[in-house]
Amino acid sequence: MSDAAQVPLILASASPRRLALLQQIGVDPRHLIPADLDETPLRGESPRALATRLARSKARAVREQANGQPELADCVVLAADTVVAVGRRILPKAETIDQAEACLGLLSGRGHRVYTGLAVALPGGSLRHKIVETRVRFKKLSRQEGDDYLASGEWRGKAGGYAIQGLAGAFVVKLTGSYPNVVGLPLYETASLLSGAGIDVRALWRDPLRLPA
Ligand SMILES: Cc1cn([C@H]2C[C@H](O)[C@@H](COP(=O)(O)OP(=O)(O)OP(=O)(O)O)O2)c(=O)[nH]c1=O
Repeated sequence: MSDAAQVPLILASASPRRLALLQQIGVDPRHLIPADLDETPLRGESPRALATRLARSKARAVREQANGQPELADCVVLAADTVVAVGRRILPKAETIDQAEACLGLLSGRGHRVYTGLAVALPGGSLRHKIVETRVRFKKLSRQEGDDYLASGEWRGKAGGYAIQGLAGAFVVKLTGSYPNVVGLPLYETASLLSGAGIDVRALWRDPLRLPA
């Protein structure tokens, strides 16, 4: 949405999907500053704990960067991290076809969980977070379906080696919870976290700039 009202918000993300989801609810962040972190899970870390820790670390890293720059210091920082898990097993963000193939093998015909950690860092330094869980079940994939999906390349850079917003949508038998949470940003929970940080999302909808002439 190109006419979303710009708000004093930094989206700490390089993900075009997160930006599009935020804009979908009428929020256009003033700045995009990705946080580049090591996303390796700690030994024994649960998927929920990992998504929470990484979202908080991304928000904190960008907050520290913003504090040193007068034009950014007043902005709220929003960060997110999405993790896909089969039980306690954390699936990688697939970067190679072998990783993607292994992910598809684990997901085929089974249920899995997608966790997105959200974190907001306020100009004063306080940090708040939420963790959102969605349950997804894939159909049992034939070898041909798996090969065709791998050939599409859509798995690259995606947690769990798939993108529900693309071809893999055809694999989803059941989804319980938030769909945008799987894509990378749960919208209801983002709006409520932002509202707690003083950014009233629905008030942005009433911005006169958005009314038809
Ligand atoms: C499961 C799933 C994940 N994904 C994406 C969302 C995230 O971009 C990515 C998980 O990696 P993340 O580390 O959460 O995000 P990112 O590195 O892409 O972006 P940034 O840290 O800068 O915000 O997987 C989809 O797009 N669709 C899906 O169905």
